[in-house]
Formats: sequence, structure tokens, C-alpha cells
Amino acid sequence: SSPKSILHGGIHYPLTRALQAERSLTKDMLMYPMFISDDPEALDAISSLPGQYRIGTNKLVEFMNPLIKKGLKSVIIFGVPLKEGVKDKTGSRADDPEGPTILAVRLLRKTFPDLFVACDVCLCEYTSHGHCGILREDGTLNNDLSNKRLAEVAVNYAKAGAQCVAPSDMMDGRIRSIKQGLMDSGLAHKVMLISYSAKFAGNWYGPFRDAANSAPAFGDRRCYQLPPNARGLARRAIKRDMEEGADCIMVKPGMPYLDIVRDAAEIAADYPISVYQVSGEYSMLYHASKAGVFDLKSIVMETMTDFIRAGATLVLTYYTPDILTWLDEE
Ligand SMILES: NCC[C@H](CC(=O)O)[C@@H](CN)CCC(=O)O
Ligand SMILES: [Zn+2]
Repeated sequence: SSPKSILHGGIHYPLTRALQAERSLTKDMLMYPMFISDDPEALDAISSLPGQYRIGTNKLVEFMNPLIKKGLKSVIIFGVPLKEGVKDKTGSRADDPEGPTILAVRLLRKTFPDLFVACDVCLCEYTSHGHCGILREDGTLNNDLSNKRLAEVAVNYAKAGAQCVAPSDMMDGRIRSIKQGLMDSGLAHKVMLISYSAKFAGNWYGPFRDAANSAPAFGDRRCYQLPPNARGLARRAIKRDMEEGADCIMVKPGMPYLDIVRDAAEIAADYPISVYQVSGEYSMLYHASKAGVFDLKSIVMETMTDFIRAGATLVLTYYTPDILTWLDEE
């Protein structure tokens, strides 16, 4: 065979294999999604997301301490109101100053000054109909009213101390609305705006909707989350969000959409690229490893390599607490 047909010489030893990596996973690259309950005393195990909890604000510091010790650098907060009567047609309690999200932001910023605190921005946990935006009488989205509301919510989270807001709603133009809201409030210079730019409708979010009590009461999210077959729309949404002022571009779900992560890394080459390993991916890996398909640590660390190879620089994953330990074992 010709000299160039010999590839094995470059990967025979662990060091030479390590040299093949363009980047390696560090703790800075991990953002931990957390569910904050409106019951301050809650520490509820989430059956659909084994190992994850809905945490009340009175239990949050105790829950966080070991994670901070392990080197946790950032979290993204999802408020989960379970009390009766909180949800309404416009999600008016999303930025309730006594609601779980704002209370958690204040507590985390006060207790852990070095922790980077992001907030997911959406209405679905706070709307009676469970959709991510405000609806018209005919049941379709009122995009402009939704953007106005989402910008108010994002600004209020920022005012409470969030250093990052990440709108997962998928309304058209919400990045511009939120960026403008941050600028008008004199906060745009110190709040990172992560856009869930390429977020796909489909079957991967079930465990989250169970955990966050945020499933749509009717219909689905196919009129505002991208269709799985829409590579072109994803590329257009990424370019649009860059234009509207996003500081970081996210793709979601993760493993099934690595081609879109690669697209994002090429289109938004000068931006950090984020990927969300969503609840369905998390639970699938968990149960498959329980069933003996593979070793959990090995498979999770391999998916992290996959995200990085595809171009991601920030990974949102419920495996963050485990990965912090596994990185120290390497
Ligand atoms: N705002 C939408 C929430 C959305 C799930 C859904 O579409 O219901 C994601 C949260 N940003 C789900 C995340 C996950 O499944 O882990
Ligand atoms: Zn939503």
C-alpha cells in the first residue's frame, strides 16, 4: 500500500489520539439546567429524569454546595410553578418577583458570586394553554404580543441579576425584542443573550414537559418550533438571530441534530455555539445504560466529544454534575 494509506501510525498511542482533538471538554463549557419549584421546601425527584430534581429555594443552596465544590461554572434556571391558579393566558406570573425563577436568581447571585446564572425565557410554564407564546382568539400565536411579553420577562430576570437570558420560545423576532428591551433598560452590556435559534419540534422533550409541567394543553409546537426536515429554515433562523443581536447561537436537541450544530458553527463562525442535550436524550442514555447497552460514563463522555467535534463550545446537559466528577477522574 502507499505511504498515505497508513493512518494507524497517527493513532496508535493515547497521546497521538489526544492530538487529533481540535478542542477538549472543560468545566467552563458545561451549563446545568435546573428546575426550581414554587414550593420552597421541595426536593422532588423527577421520575422521567432520573437523578434530577425540582428544587425549592430553601433547599437550593444545600443542593448547589457540592456542585460548586466540583467546579460547576454555570446554570440555566427553569421556574416550575405547581401551585394552583398561577397559570393564565398571558403567562403574567413568569416574572413574578416572588416567583421561583426570580427568587432563585437573587439567591444564587447572592450566595455564589462566581456562578454564571442564566434564565430560560419562555411562557409555556406559566400559560394556562401551555404554549410558548400568547394566543389569538383563533388559537394561533400572537407573535408581536408574545415578543413584547417575552422581552418584559427577560428584562425582569436581568434586573433580578441574571447574567444571561435564553429565550426558548421560538417566536419570530424575539431576539430583537429582548435585545432592545435590554438596551432600553441599560442592561445590554452585562447580559448575554443566548438564542435557541435552531430548535426543532419532535419527540425529544417529553421528560422535560413532565418535569416542568409545561406540555401544551392542546395541539403541539409545530407551528413555531422547526420541522425536523428543515435544514434551510434552521440556517435562515441562525442568520436572522445573528442579525437581531444574539451573543450565542444554540441548536436543540443535540445528538439527533449534529449536522445543524455544524451548520451553526460554520454560519456563526465568530460566535460561541451552544447545544442542548435535551431531556429525551438524557433519559434515553440513562435507561439504555441501565439495560446494559453501554456504560453510562463512556457513552455520555462520547456524546460530549460529538458535540465538540460538531462545533459546540457550550453544552447544556443534565449530566453536568456527573461530568464534573468524571472530568476530575481523567
Ligand atoms: N420552552 C420550550 C421548552 C422546551 C421543551 C418544549 O418544547 O416543551 C425545552 C426547554 N427549553 C425542553 C428541554 C428538554 O427537553 O430538556
Ligand atoms: Zn416554551
